[in-house]
Amino acid sequence: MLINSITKQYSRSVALKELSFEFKQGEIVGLVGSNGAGKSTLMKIIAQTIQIFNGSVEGNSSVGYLIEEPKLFSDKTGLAHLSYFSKIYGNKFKISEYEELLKSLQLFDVLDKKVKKYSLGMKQKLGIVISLLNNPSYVVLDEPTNSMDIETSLEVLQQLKKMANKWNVGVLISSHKLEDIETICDRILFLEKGTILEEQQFSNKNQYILKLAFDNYADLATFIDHQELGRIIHSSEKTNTIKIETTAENTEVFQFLNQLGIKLIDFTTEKKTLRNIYMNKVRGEYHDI
Ligand SMILES: Nc1ncnc2c1ncn2[C@@H]1O[C@H](COP(=O)(O)OP(=O)(O)OP(=O)(O)O)[C@@H](O)[C@H]1O
Repeated sequence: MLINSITKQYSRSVALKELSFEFKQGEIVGLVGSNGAGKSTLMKIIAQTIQIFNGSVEGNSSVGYLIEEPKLFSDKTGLAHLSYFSKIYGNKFKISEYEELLKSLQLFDVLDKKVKKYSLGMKQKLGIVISLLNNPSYVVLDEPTNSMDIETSLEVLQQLKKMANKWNVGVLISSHKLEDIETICDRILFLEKGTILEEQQFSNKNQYILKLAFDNYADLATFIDHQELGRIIHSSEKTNTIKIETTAENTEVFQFLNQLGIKLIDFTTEKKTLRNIYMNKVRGEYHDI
């Protein structure tokens, strides 16, 4: 799917500004950003529930979605919902196709219960299954786990990832729970004020953010000239410090410093997590050294 220079203006505010990106079937893309960053607006445009905007979206003819609260009928059972929404899509609901998913989400045994007896988390899970009913090529899920406890949301997301791989569905998912997003996403987009501020890819290898403090500027300069440990995020000639993003383990870093004959006066390392990248990017804390 190609999202091509989208701008969305509401009467009082610009929600999206010339935003572009591409995502593929089978890929899981996370969307994070503060309140009002434009996440829901972007998802509604992809799901075609907002149709007036500038720019274009290509390849979004088959999109399932769960945006805001799932629209459910309290007096109908879970199964009645699945049949009803399948019918809307022109299909007959075949429970055998969804049995594995429903069981893994712990919904299978409560399908004959009325939805008013469901917890909020169960309603969200049912909403996720409904979004997948039409065999879509893509689904967009706006905070699908916000009513779930930590354990449930991790379980649900793992199942979603499994289904996305099995059915080759592209998933765009937003959440304020950064740990959730980090667990399942191949790629994460940071949205702020209607534009993509940063894109992060999470590899299977551990990544670290190193902060090194040198005794003098000459040592810092030598290090910068020779280092191939990773990407320099920030360096300061005032404090003789540097921040680097790397996959190198500490022992490797120390070996390298030994080879250069440089001694540090301070060294800290933290694992690169979505939370610290988000804090760094959105709050500008990369520049706190
Ligand atoms: N129907 C609307 N009418 C007018 N302005 C709107 C409307 N929907 C959203 N906005 C504005 O557009 C901007 C983006 O809102 P949006 O809901 O897309 O952000 P969001 O990232 O999903 O936020 P949240 O995390 O709070 O759900 C905000 O400034 C919001 O006030």
